[in-house]
Amino acid sequence: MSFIDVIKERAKNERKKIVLPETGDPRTIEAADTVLKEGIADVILVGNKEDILSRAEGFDLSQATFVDPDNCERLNTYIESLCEARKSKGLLPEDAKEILLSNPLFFGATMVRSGDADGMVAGAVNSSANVLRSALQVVKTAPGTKIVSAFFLMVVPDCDLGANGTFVFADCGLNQNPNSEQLAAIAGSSAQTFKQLVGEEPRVAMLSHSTVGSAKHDDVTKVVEATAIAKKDYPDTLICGELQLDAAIVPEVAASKAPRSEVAGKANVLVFPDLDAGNIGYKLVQRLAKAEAYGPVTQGIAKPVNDLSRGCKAEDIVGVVAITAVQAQLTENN
Ligand SMILES: CC(C)(COP(=O)(O)OP(=O)(O)OC[C@H]1O[C@@H](n2cnc3c(N)ncnc32)[C@H](O)[C@@H]1OP(=O)(O)O)[C@@H](O)C(=O)NCCC(=O)NCCS
Ligand SMILES: CC(=O)OP(=O)(O)O
Repeated sequence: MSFIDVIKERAKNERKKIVLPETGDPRTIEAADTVLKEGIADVILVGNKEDILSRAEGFDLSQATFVDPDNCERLNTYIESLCEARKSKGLLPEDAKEILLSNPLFFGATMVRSGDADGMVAGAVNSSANVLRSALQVVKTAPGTKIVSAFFLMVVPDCDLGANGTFVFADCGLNQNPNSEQLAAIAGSSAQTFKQLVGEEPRVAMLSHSTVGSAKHDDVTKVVEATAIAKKDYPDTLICGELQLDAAIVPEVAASKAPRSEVAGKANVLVFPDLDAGNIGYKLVQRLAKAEAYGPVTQGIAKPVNDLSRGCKAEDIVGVVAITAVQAQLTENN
């Protein structure tokens, strides 16, 4: 069974309610139809039911729940919940109402915060910054989280590297220029994510343009320091750095560049030094190696709110919904 089929089966075991706020987008409507048909999750669609159904010809949304912000009996509860989330910013109820009625991302995120939905998926239309802002401002970080970050689950076809072609890549979506402490925390979260979603032992490579001292630069020093912090903070996790990408995943290259490393040549979690590298790197693998790319999935939010690339297909949305549902199960059972 493929990685995503396993995730879908896990999602089906304990159905979660996932809110999709971008109901003007045809890919979202197609994905909702598939999620319901396959029984992956219950779906909440934000918007006017008649409007949505008028754009859903050929799809079966009879099992979806429709929630129209303009006609919502829970609006006062959501206003209270949003004011509570933004109380340090002094958000007033009339401003909260205006946000909820005009911004479906904040409406959906507030449903998650209030417990009326178990998770949210958006980003087929909205920019990542806007989706992530709704998650960070409304749902907020999970207790004990040092930094929220965003990973991709990459499934590379015909590939025996990583976990038979499956990798976690991070951070590909959120932190633009993490410092060494933040990079170490991203490594720790990504290792935990890999274990929870892929079910195998994570082997984390801290990526760089240098392998164990082959180049000198402040950018290399950042990764060296991050590796030292990560090893100290996560002593039970296999972490190695700094490594170039080939030394991280190709055994023959690892044998010459980093022969003493337990991770080199076998890495399945790739931590990129900054968002330029991470975002460009995942898109290269997705577009040139034709890999499935699910994400950006957040790690460290109190309840799952996940992003998409605006270039996504309906099947990518289905995959991220399934991952979100599994994250919701894990959050509830923790
Ligand atoms: C996500 C992003 C919008 C957050 O920016 P920001 O300016 O910090 O946003 P906000 O000020 O609204 O932050 C919201 C809250 O989250 C907190 N926060 C921001 N980043 C955080 C992180 N990585 N971890 C935990 N908390 C974070 C902020 O401190 C703030 O807290 P507060 O509301 O209690 O004050 C910004 O990091 C970004 O644009 N990232 C790149 C997104 C992108 O374009 N990706 C490429 C395509 S995928
Ligand atoms: C993840 C990502 O790069 O998102 P977008 O393509 O929407 O900017």
